[in-house]
Amino acid sequence: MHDGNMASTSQSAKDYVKNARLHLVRELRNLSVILENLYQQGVLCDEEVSKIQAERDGYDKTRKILDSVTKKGEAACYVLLKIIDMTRKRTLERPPLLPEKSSDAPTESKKFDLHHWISCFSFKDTHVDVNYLQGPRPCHRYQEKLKSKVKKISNEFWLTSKTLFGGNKKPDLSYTSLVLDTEESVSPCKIKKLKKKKSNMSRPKKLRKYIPEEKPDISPTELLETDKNILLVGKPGIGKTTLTHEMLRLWAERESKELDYMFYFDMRETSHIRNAKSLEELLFGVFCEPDDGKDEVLQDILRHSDNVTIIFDGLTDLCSSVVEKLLKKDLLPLAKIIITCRADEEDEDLFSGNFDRVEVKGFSEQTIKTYLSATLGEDQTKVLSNLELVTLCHVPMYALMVAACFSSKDAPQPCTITEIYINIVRFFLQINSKTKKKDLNSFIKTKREEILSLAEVAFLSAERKTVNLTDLPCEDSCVLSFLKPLLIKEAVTETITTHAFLHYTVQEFFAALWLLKNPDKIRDVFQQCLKEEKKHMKHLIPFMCRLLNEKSPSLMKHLIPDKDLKNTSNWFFKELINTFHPHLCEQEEADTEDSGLHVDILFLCQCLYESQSPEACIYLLDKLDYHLDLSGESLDPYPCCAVAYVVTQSKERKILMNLEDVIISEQGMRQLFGCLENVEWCDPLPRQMWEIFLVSEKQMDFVSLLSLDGNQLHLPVDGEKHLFERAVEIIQRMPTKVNVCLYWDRKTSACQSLCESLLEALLFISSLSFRGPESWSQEKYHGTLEREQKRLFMDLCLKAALHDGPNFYNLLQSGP
Ligand SMILES: Nc1ncnc2c1ncn2[C@@H]1O[C@H](COP(=O)(O)OP(=O)(O)OP(=O)(O)O)[C@@H](O)[C@H]1O
Repeated sequence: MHDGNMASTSQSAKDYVKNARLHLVRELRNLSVILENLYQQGVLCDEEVSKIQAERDGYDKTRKILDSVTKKGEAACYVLLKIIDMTRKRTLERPPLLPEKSSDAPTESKKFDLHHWISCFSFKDTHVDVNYLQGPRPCHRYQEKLKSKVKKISNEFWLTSKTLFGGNKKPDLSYTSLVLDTEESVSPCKIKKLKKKKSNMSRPKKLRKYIPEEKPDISPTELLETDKNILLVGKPGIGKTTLTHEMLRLWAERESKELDYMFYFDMRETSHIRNAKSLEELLFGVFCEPDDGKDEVLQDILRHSDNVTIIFDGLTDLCSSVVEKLLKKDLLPLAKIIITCRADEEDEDLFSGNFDRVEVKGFSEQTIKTYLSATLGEDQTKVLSNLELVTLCHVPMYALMVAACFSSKDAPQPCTITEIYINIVRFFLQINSKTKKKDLNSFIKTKREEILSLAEVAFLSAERKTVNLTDLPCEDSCVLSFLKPLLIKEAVTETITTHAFLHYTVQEFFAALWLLKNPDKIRDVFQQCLKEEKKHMKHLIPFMCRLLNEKSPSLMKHLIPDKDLKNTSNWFFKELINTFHPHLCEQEEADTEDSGLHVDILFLCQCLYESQSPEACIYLLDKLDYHLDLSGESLDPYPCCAVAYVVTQSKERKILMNLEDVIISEQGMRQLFGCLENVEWCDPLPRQMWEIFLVSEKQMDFVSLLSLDGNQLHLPVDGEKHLFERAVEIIQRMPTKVNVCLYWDRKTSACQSLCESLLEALLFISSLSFRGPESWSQEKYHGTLEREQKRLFMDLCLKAALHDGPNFYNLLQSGP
């Protein structure tokens, strides 16, 4: 190897080591790490290593290492330098934190800085592909253990949410991006302005306000990478814990050559944390214990605290002196601390200064859609058409419940809206009190007073049309988890904290709950709803309808006596229907036509759907003389579902339905198909329906049976008997005769029933054609058939049901 005059391009590693020998002997640390790396890189053999280990003390060991390596020549020295470079964090003494004042004259004692020394060596290869051991073996093993612990915690975390989804179609839940705001907290004045404006907004606009705007701001990865301490603030259920778990997962899965540590403490499990008297007890005792070399690991953590990240999730107070010391940096001064806390528990005195504040704001409009599509697939449209639910979903915890409620495929009907809210309330109470599921009902009973006082302030504020709860109902943290704080600056020196529900509809839900506790007020509220100034109270009614029902999930029966609830429901529905019956409120409607008040039949259907009460449905249908006029309505899937429910309750009489000029989505149409058996049509099928058929060829379910192609109706020959029967019913109601094409994709047992059903519809079919799989023939059988021929054709189909495909095709070739 050349050296000397080539120094600038290729320094001699050997000289470089030799020149620094004095300092290396004095300051090289973690010799075992250097030895192990030298051994791994093949510089030293077993025997040499143990000889070095046998030396008396550190100085001698270092001397021996340097001697052995330099003796081996340039290449070995180069490897040594490389090892020192890669492990310098642990093998070189830390450089002084503050640079010494330059005005001081250089003194004898001024240290030779090995960090500087090693960074001045020009290495030939800049990229690193060799894995260097960074610290003592036990530390590496501990890091591995921490990583697998963290992965386990993360899996368990998502599993808890997953168990909410029924059936075997559990979605893959994982982190969906959250809106994270790093700006300073909104000034109280701003809130005040916002609040004033709000009350004049229309309901949809008001609801939209809840959804945070997307910000290209900061990602979990960036939060993990930064050296800063972080304070994550946000409303209950907004995703703070989830964000910390995402950071943990990213850390556990990242391919990193660093030897670093990450710890997570759920501060709601305070007792263990409170009992931890030392750092060791906290990290090892409460979180995770090293399998070996405990002291070495602890030393490494203490000495290299810049490699440590600690998360305190849900911090409310300084529950232990160890935690306090960590926050104040008296312990592990260079460790990165991440704290999460709810907005109302943010303690400026505690966290100010050395924490970067990040506000977690929940899901944006786009991520709500992403989340629902991931959890619900096609069913998401049921939620997306409901603005209340969509905006509710900006709180991920609510989104979770909405998704879980809508995903229960096994249920005959989708769950009612109120059920989602009942589930939300039950789940929040359970999670926040860490109550076991089986004990939840009795837990709710013990919280009766607190829940009802929350309901009362909800009602009083709803009546005043404000989201502002001036009196805090109670101090109970469980009950408070439905609220967020609002700071209102009243004067220069006075800021008042009030509270608001996380979503307006949750306030309405609790208000409805309070009304049922005070049934003598219900009639008044019904009447108020008909008046323009109080029409917003109408939104309480569907909630009340379902809350009266004792079905599971239960809530009311834990809060008020059963018999009170019974008494109310005895008169409630009659009163409701009589108050909002279209004929009865015609007068009022005329009075308030300009104001846009429109209490309609759909509203009643929705109330009755919420109630799940067949008797109430019959009472309404009776009042309407079994005539359901929905003409001109715009029907979202959810109201369709409600209409279908009401119609289905009529077992004795068919309902005369008018769907003229309705605007209806395909999803909605599918809901309606469920009740067609009970319907008599006033008019030919509305045009709309045909359009539905047109778009839905590829969809499953009944609608897929029929699609209109030109003027041809397509029927795939696989499906269930009752579906074909409905197809026939539709064909018979067609305004003109139709051409029908049978798709024969595969042999199917349903064929026989199809043919039987179609025979009944022959009169209404003007032509029948047939299309088999490609492999049978390029051609297709097609023809306009006389009645008798059709009968023969059907016979053929019947025979084919008993034979295989190609034979059937031969039969067809010979013609009916
Ligand atoms: N980013 C996200 N992606 C997917 N699901 C999420 C997300 N954030 C939250 N969730 C869901 O919402 C639930 C509640 O969120 P999380 O526990 O993180 O709220 P939090 O802000 O910590 O609430 P609290 O203040 O009550 O502790 C989680 O269990 C998870 O199922």
